[in-house]
Amino acid sequence: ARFSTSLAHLGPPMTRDPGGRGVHWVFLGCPGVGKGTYASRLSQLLGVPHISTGDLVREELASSGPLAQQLAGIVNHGQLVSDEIIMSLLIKRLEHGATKAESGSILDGFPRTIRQAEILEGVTEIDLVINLKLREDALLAKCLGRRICSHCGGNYNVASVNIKGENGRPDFIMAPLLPPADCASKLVTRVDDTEEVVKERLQIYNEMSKPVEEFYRARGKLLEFDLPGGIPESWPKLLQALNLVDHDDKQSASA
Ligand SMILES: Nc1ncnc2c1ncn2[C@@H]1O[C@H](COP(=O)(O)OP(=O)(O)O)[C@@H](O)[C@H]1O
Repeated sequence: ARFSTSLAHLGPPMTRDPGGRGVHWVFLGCPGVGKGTYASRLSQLLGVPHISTGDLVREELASSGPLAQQLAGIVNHGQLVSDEIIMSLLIKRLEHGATKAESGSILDGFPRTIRQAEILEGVTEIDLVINLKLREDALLAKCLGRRICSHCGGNYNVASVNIKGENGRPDFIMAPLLPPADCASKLVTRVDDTEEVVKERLQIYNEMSKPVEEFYRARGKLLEFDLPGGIPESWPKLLQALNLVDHDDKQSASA
């Protein structure tokens, strides 16, 4: 109830979004599945903000504000930040968006607990929840291969996944997403992308966030999407599954 009150001044979804065009979507999925990549592409395509609570947490960490030290100990060990802190970061971000008359949103990394899902349900009508899925052996490789350009913030992945098919399963291939030459010498790895911490994050996902899938399944809002491979294979199929016309030309789909 406390959170509903703090969001009340933003108005109900219809008044924030008079044209009714902005989607209210959520991306769920394990660490390393590519939520950020697909949420960011869709937000550009649909003209709605991509709001990643992981990014909000990392910005807070980098700002060395009052929360930074407390957050570092939690995030660097792969634990979840408290619902209270996440809600305060999210509310701050939504208030900032309201001043710019943003409409709709694609949430990435939120909600991650049933309690967060309940709070969200109290303040916004979510239209659709996309549950991205990838086999576990590929998830670990993708997390370990993740790199960020320390200069421009671009996200890349140096992992080349090539898993031999077994028992009639086809080979599973995901090409790396390599940085342009300018970024190549400036790549950094997130401190929570070590093997030990990624395994911990996967376990916490299964324990705390998997139930959120069921929460939305029960409400008829969950779209399951099995990633068939890397971006060139997956992006056009995701657009199809979402009934979105492929506005992007082939070149940008495989970029
Ligand atoms: N909704 C949330 N609730 C609690 N903690 C969160 C939430 N979103 C992000 N975090 C914190 O930020 C970290 C990084 O989040 P994110 O970038 O979404 O990671 P991932 O790549 O594992 O999906 C998480 O491990 C967690 O500590």
